[in-house]
Amino acid sequence: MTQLTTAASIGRLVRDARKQRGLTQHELASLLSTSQSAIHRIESGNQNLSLEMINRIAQALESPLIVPGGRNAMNLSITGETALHGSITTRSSKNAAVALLCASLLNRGRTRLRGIAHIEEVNRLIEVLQSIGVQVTWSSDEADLTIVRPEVLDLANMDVSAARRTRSIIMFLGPLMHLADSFRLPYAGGCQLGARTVEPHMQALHAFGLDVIATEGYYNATALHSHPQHTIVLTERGDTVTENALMAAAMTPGETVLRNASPNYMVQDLCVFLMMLGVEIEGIGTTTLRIKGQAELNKDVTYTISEDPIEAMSLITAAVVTHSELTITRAPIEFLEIELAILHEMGLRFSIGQEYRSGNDFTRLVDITVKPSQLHAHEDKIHPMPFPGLNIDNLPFFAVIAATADGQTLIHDWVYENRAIHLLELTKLGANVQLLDPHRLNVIGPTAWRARDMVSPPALRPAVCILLAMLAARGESVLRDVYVINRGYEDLPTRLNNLGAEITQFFG
Ligand SMILES: CC(=O)N[C@H]1[C@@H](OP(=O)(O)OP(=O)(O)OC[C@H]2O[C@@H](n3ccc(=O)[nH]c3=O)[C@H](O)[C@@H]2O)O[C@H](CO)[C@@H](O)[C@@H]1O
Ligand SMILES: C=C(OP(=O)(O)O)C(=O)O
Repeated sequence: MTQLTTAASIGRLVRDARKQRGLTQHELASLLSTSQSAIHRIESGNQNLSLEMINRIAQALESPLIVPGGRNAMNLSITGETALHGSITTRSSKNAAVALLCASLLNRGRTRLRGIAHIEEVNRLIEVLQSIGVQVTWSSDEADLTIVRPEVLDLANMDVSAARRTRSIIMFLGPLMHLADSFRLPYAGGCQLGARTVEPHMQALHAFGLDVIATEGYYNATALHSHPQHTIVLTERGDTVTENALMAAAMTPGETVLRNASPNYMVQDLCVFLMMLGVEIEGIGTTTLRIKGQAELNKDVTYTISEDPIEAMSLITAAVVTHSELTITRAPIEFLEIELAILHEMGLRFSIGQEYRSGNDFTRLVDITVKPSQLHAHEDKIHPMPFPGLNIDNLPFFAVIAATADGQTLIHDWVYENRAIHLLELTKLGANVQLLDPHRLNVIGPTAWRARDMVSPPALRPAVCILLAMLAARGESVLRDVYVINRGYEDLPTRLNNLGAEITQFFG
């Protein structure tokens, strides 16, 4: 839940939540007994709203994101400026965890996910799984999660409000098409990053015989039991779309060839897991996957989720912005090479230790020690690309890093309609960040960071960027309502405190 500050940000939240509910401006207007032009004005940020109107809109949209100042929100108080020291271990990734939770639906045997992170995104998916009858149990040391699917799922009982809070619910489509003839799922939610495509998912799954009609906030899916296509070309090299297609292929007998597949880290984790279940997959880490599926997957398996490159990048950023010497252990190097090459060009001094393997015996890990450095702006624009490009989720960290560097850096976030705008919040902490258009930021450093009392932007990575900048700001900063951070990071404040940060949590 997010406290709202300006008409423009309220407008963006309303528009995104309306689209997520699958309503037109006309339909929302009639629910609120107002005109379409009034909704247009609200969404364009040209209308100041009373608290009462905000609450009415929240009710009509059934959106927990449009709640002014949640009363039990977790907030952080950060005393800077911080010098970090020591070593911190990279936790397992959110994005692999959610893919594997969805994939566990394919297995009739017992799935044990080792080292899964305790994060809100995982909690929401556990709530959804439990609501449909899946047994989900934490081990006594709370490190592992065991998942056992019943013979028949109780899909009518799905916890829709938990499902709506995560984008990952869309990855139920691939497994469920093998378990039910028809079913419905609420529209995928997640961060406020602007509209995100679902069409590539529909197109890919249609090739396996799943028909999906999106209406009034739900995907209504019907398995047509038609002959699946043997070669599928994805129209976007997206991560979750590749995962959906992989899960559909896993229980489709015969060989499926998936072209323009994402080779990204969470997709690799999913492939290795599916192979443990008996699915044959060639081409892991490339854009062409050959999958030999099985009509039934029934094995007791234990899979260790690999380490999160985005968390590793966040921790590298923590060291850079606070000018600290810090060792980040268990960093998945294959997914950080471009980021480190750019940082090297910007003058960052760091060393990389010997490679070793993650618990899944597949992912290559290293320890990275970052040294205090005087950075200069990157000469070219910094922009992300699907893997093996600079990771799309790592781009926001370059805004904070550019703000600590000497000179002017252009950051081009072509991927998300609404993410760059959240990074403008860095200006409240003293950074010189200009939004050139919805996708391009001009960042001029260095920054003398100053403490502020702020509300978390409703987007995970930009919110973490603000937290990291607050570590570098002298005085007491407050970051309110950090659910969005807890969605993807396990107990980040305590782990930063172990490195010398002074962060306290309070609720209200
Ligand atoms: C649960 C999970 O794993 N989430 C990740 C996944 O989301 P996910 O796979 O759901 O990402 P989306 O499909 O929403 O893609 C993100 C945006 O990139 C655009 N796009 C993507 C690929 C492409 O080849 N062309 C293109 O234009 C899409 O239109 C969309 O607007 O991938 C995103 C991009 O890496 C990450 O930010 C998310 O953290
Ligand atoms: C955008 C992200 O995640 P999601 O796909 O879960 O919204 C993210 O991890 O930065």
